[in-house]
Amino acid sequence: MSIDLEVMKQLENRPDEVLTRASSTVRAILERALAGGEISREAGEVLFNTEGADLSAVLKAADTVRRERVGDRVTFVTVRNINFTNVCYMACQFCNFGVRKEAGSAELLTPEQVATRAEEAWNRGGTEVCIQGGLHPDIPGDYYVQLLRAVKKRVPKMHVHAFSPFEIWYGVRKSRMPLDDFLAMLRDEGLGSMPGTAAEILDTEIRLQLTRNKLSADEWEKIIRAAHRQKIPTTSTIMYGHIDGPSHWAAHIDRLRSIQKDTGGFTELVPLGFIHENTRLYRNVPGVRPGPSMTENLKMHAVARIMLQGYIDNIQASWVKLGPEMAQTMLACGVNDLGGTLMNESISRAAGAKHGQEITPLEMVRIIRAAGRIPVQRNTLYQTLEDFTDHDPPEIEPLVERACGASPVAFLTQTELQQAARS
Ligand SMILES: C[S@@+](CC[C@H](N)C(=O)[O-])C[C@H]1O[C@@H](n2cnc3c(N)ncnc32)[C@H](O)[C@@H]1O
Ligand SMILES: Nc1c(NC[C@H](O)[C@H](O)[C@H](O)CO)[nH]c(=O)[nH]c1=O
Ligand SMILES: N[C@@H](Cc1ccc(O)cc1)C(=O)O
Ligand code: SF4
Repeated sequence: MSIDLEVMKQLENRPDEVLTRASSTVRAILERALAGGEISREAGEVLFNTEGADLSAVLKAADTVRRERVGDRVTFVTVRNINFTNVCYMACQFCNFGVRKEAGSAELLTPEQVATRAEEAWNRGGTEVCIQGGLHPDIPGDYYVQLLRAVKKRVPKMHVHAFSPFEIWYGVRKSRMPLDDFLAMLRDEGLGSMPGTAAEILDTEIRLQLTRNKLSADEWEKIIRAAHRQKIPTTSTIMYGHIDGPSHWAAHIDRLRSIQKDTGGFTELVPLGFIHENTRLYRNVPGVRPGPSMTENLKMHAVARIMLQGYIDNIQASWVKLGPEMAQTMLACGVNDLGGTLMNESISRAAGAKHGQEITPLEMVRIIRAAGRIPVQRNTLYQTLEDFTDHDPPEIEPLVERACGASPVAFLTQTELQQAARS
């Protein structure tokens, strides 16, 4: 692993010791954060630019803030991802998932087929389906509502977490309904919450290089605020590690925080590291980074925890982007949630990710325990379903492909983790 040896070693020390080694500027910012104070966008940018002893102090402070805000429990949720179509003409440069409708691999599931997948998920312990797809040119205006109806009819208790703000933008256009009415209709048909994807980087200049057709940053915010107004909670995301940098990250997180101050509708932040391998963005544009470095991953989760404290107190590590081991490492610098078990995964795999498609509940519990924390299964809205302090979830066979290959992975203990980081 390529992380500054000294940075990881410092994490074993007490917070106050680590803080003393930091520069006076960084120390002042972190002392403010540790006292519960709000960190400005400018100060957040300073934290994103740290290295060496300053970086160690940032990571340690994030861990302290995490413990004070949410304690030692680490949550996960049993989810099945359902991508109802891979047909998409929006051609986002970072995405390798969309194909044209004539392609041999083109797929569009009927609402009944989606309901069947949801039912299978329910029967193997799933409490949520995360439904997203491409923006298919031919889907009828009422497709999104038909899909909800079919799922809720078949599995009434399943939480439906579906449709990114971009899909809502498209549904509004197709159905010619006012935004708030469209959202209220989906809510009344059983939409429980929405993924806050399609955010990418909320900066016009960067956005235009990532995608020309996607909704603007202002439109993303407008749809998120409308969803919250209609009592539909959403997650929030940032896709980082391509042509972006500290100033964009700090501004993006600051913007999420402002929205949250007004609406309270975000459940969590999910940083999504850019998967680069098969994308046009990486292959065709000189200077694009091959996804985030390990240091950038650590900083993203840590600074997000510090900047969002008191506003968005759930910081999720996405194992499908980071891989299970790296996601486990993030638990040491601000993270309190490992997201979904997923069961199926297509979008990251299409871009080149090789982390598999499922982490079973038992594997989640082992990863969390090995990091010295308390495993808890939650529902989508962060209510506790089961605390696994003193017992295990039942062992289940993965639906298609286990994370990290064919055999069960032996996850690292806390000590092994620190040793690995140092070697
Ligand atoms: C694939 S889309 C599906 C929903 C809808 N089509 C949209 O764009 O909002 C969901 C999200 O996946 C993420 N994504 C796509 N390609 C990615 C990649 N190569 N690396 C990391 N995240 C990616 C982006 O954040 C995107 O908003
Ligand atoms: N449910 C979670 C997902 N689901 C979405 C897909 O995995 C998707 O392909 C990808 O993340 C697109 O960027 N993703 C997570 O990272 N975490 C989840 O809990
Ligand atoms: N479960 C998270 C993470 C996620 C990330 C990327 C997705 O494409 C979908 C979901 C959310 O709902 O936002
Ligand atoms: S990110 Fe979404 S909108 Fe963009 S190309 Fe991929 S599937 Fe289509």
